[in-house]
Order: sequence, then structure tokens, then C-alpha cells
Amino acid sequence: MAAALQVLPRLARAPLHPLLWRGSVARLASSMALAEQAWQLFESAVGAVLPGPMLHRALSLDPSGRQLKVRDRSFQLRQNVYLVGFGKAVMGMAAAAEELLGQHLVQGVISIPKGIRAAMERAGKQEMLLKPHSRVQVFEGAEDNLPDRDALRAALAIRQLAEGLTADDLLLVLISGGGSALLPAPIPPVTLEEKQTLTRLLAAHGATIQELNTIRKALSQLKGGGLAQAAYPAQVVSLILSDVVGDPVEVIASGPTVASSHSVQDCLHILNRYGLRAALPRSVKTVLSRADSDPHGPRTCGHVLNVIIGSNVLALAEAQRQAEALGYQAVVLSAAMQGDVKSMAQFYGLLAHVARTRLTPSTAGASVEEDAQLHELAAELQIPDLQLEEALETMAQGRGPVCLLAGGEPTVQLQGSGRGGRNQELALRVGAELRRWPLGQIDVLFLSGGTDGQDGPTEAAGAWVTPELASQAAAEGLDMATFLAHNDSHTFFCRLQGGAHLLHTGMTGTNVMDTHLLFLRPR
Ligand SMILES: Nc1ncnc2c1ncn2[C@@H]1O[C@H](COP(=O)(O)OP(=O)(O)OP(=O)(O)O)[C@@H](O)[C@H]1O
Ligand SMILES: O=C(O)[C@H](O)CO
Repeated sequence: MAAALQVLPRLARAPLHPLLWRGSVARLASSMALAEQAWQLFESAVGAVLPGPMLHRALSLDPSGRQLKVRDRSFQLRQNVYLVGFGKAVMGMAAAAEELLGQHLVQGVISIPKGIRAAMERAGKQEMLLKPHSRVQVFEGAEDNLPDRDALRAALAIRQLAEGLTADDLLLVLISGGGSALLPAPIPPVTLEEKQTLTRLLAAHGATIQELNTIRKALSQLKGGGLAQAAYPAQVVSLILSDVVGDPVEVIASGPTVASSHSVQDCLHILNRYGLRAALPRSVKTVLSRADSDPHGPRTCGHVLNVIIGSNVLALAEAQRQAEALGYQAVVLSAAMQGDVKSMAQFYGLLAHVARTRLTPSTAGASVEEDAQLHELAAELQIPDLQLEEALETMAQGRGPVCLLAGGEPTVQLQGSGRGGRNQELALRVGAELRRWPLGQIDVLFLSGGTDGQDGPTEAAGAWVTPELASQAAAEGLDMATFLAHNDSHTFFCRLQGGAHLLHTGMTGTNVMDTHLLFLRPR
């Protein structure tokens, strides 16, 4: 809430161009009020998936304190618990686990993004920090979400811990998004640098996280079930905070405790698709050629319990409750938004336009063709279980303002060398789309934010826009198309009104993909 309240002074500080004064002071006040509500909802979404509360929901001790309960399973405790973790959210998870397990926790190793501990200390988020004499050793690495030497050291320490376990031990594995980059252990002769280059190339060519992680698994000692195998014969419980659409345990952080079902053919197919097969380093070819006849045999994970403890669905459900409390008809469109960022922006822009007709039927609005175009776009994006009809019906009922909520991750094809992230790029593109439609009768605000608080390699979590974005940008001499062509959305939003449209939360300590909020309010 404190952060939400920061919006008003920040907006008030933004330079007001004369154009804004001419006839739109009331609209500005309305945008500010909407922006504040958007912040509140975003914060409530993030709050619902903070590591501590989630871990406590998933793990408990029985009254004797000698049994650990995880869902419907129980594990004997006798100072035999070890812990490893990797990902953007695992420090808070480890802190909560250590507090719960007390003396039963023997030792732990976690790999977290560089700077996250200091950021949490600065933000005074004590609940995310390990206690001074913690048994958990912390490694920080993977700057900019890329595997590096520090992350490699962490991965080797994690492997060593796992390999030393016996059948009497229980290994708790804490997993969250960003885990892949924080657990690099390439199979020799592949080097860290080669893996880094391949990962970067695949991401820049727009490979999906499923594709990226299929390749990562094939080249890794610990991913694709490798960690579980290293820990055998210990029992393994993985507590997973999902940052992937649909919560597939084999994809999140490249599934270190899930046997990989992919073959070398799958990998070659992906590398072909992005034109990277011909230029593969010899080492990668060597490892791939050996993969189908792995001398250690297939990785088995019968001794593992994988549990999803938090996801985008949970975050959206909380934001939906908040929206309803604020008087909105709130509909969750989907927690699985994916596809090209341009199509997704068109979808949201057209949805706002079609919404105008439904919310204010007396005005001429979207045509039948535009309605059909919206459905075509939705089909093209292939979003599973998209609640588009429910959203349109809710608007048509005319029971007041509507808030549509969604979660997921669009894909950005990087063409320029600008600074930005998925959320800021999506918001900027939606802003550009909104100017195409006459939305005069309703107030519209779109917000896109990464729940981890860091959108791409920038300090912002995301941004929000209204249909006035184009005129605001023009008033400051900012050409949206040029910024978009260079994937430079962060620079754009920093310059626009002194950064007033940016979301700054700092690292949140959690990570369940992105949140999209579309507010539609009849005037
Ligand atoms: N200049 C840019 N403009 C738009 N998007 C960008 C830009 N630079 C990077 N990105 C996108 O940001 C994403 C990487 O961001 P980030 O480091 O937050 O990773 P992430 O996908 O959220 O990681 P994880 O899934 O591990 O949480 C990539 O999808 C990339 O396409
Ligand atoms: O670490 C990763 O692989 C991504 O964040 C998806 O979980």
C-alpha cells in the first residue's frame, strides 16, 4: 500500500505540458486515480505469492515436531534435512524453511541473483533474509539472468551436497524462476562460455522458454533430473514456485528434479528452427551425439516429490478480489498469456475498443468486423482457456467499471540494442494501439508488470499507459515508433513525464511471471 500511495506525488511531479492543460485536467486526475488502483492491484498480486507465506502453506510439522508434512505425504525428521535452492525467490523460501525446520536442518546451499540480498537488506525485508548464523550458504551470481562463474561455483557446491547424501536423508529443493541461469553445470567438454552464448542466441532469436530449457537440459549435469539423480538414494522434495505458463515442472528452472522426456532429435529440431545448428561449437555436437546413449542410463526420479507451491493463478486470484473490493466487475482472462508481444498488444488495444461498444452501447463503436478481428487475434495467440466471452458478457451487462486481469509472458524478438523488458515493451505497444481507437467515452488504463520487480535488464518492474500516451509522447518530442524499433521501451518511459509511467517496486523476492491489468471505466 505504501508503494501505491507513492503514485500520486510521482505523477504530480511529472512536467505538465500545455497540451495536457488544454481540456484534460479532469482526465489526468482520473488517470492518476486509476493508476493508483492499478498499483494497488499489482501489489496485491505480488503479495499473494511472497515466498514465506507460500512455503508455510505447503510445509508443516506434526504436533510431535518429528514429521514433516508436505501435502498428503509425511517425512521422518531426525536432523536429516538438507536444503538446496536456485532462483530469484529462493532466499525468502530458504529463510522460511530454516525457521520451520530448526535443528533438523543440517546444511544448505542456495544460488540467488547477484545483488538480491543487498536489495532486500536495503528494503528492510527481514523476512526474506537468512538469520546471521544460518546453516544455509548463499552464493550470488548470474548477473542479468545469464549463467556465470559465480553461478557455476554455486552449482558445483549444490552437486557436492547432493552427492554426499544417504538413504536416511531428505533433500528439500527450493526452485523458482531464474533457476536455470543460477544452476549452470555444463557437461564437459561444453564450457560455460559456450553455453552462455548459445542461451543468449536462442533467447535473442525468440526461442520459447520450453525450447530454451530443452537445450539447457541436454547440455547440463544437473538439469532435466540430474540433481535428483545426484541426490539418490536420499528422498527429494522439490517446492516449486512457477514462472512458466501452465506450471510444467519439467520446464521450470529446467526441471532439475524431473526426468527429461526430450531426445536429441528435439534439440536438433529447435536449433534448426533458429538457424543455429550449423554454427554449433564442436563440444555441443559431441555432448548431443552422446546424449541418447547416456552411460549413466536414463535419469529416474521415483524418489522425488515435486510440488508447485505458488503460481500466477494465485496472484491473479488475489488481485481479482481486490478489484472487486474496489467496485470493479473483475474477470481473469487467462494466466497463460503467451505469444508475440506485437499481437498481444493488438489484442489488448482491440479489446479496449470493443469494450467501449459494450460498456457504452449508445455510442457508435466497434464494428462487427472488429469484433471478429478480436476473436481472430485471440485464436492466433492460442491462449488456453481464454475467458474472452465471459469478459465481453460482463461488459455488456453494464454493471459499471470492468477490470480484466491476465498473466503470462509475451515473447519479444529483440531487434535493437535499446533498454527494455517484456512489460515495458508491451505497455508501450498497447499505448500505441489505443491511439488508433476513439475511446472518448471510457477511461482506459493498461498496466503490465513483472512480479519479480525487474523487467528485463532494467530497474523497473513495468509500466502503465492510457490512450493519452501518444499525445503525451508527442508533446515531449518522443517518437514511440523509433523507441519500439530499437526495443528501447525503458528509455522511452524514463523520458516520458520524468518516468511517471514506470512501476518501481524494487526486487520483490518472488517471481510468477507478469501481470496485465486492463481497466475500463465508463465516464
Ligand atoms: N530491450 C529489451 N526490450 C524488450 N524486452 C527485452 C529487452 N531486453 C531483454 N528483454 C526481454 O527480457 C526477458 C529477460 O528478462 P528477465 O531477465 O526479467 O528474464 P525472465 O524471463 O523474467 O527470467 P525468468 O523467467 O528467469 O524470471 C527476455 O524475454 C527478453 O526478451
Ligand atoms: O529459470 C528458468 O528456466 C526460467 O525462469 C523458467 O523457469
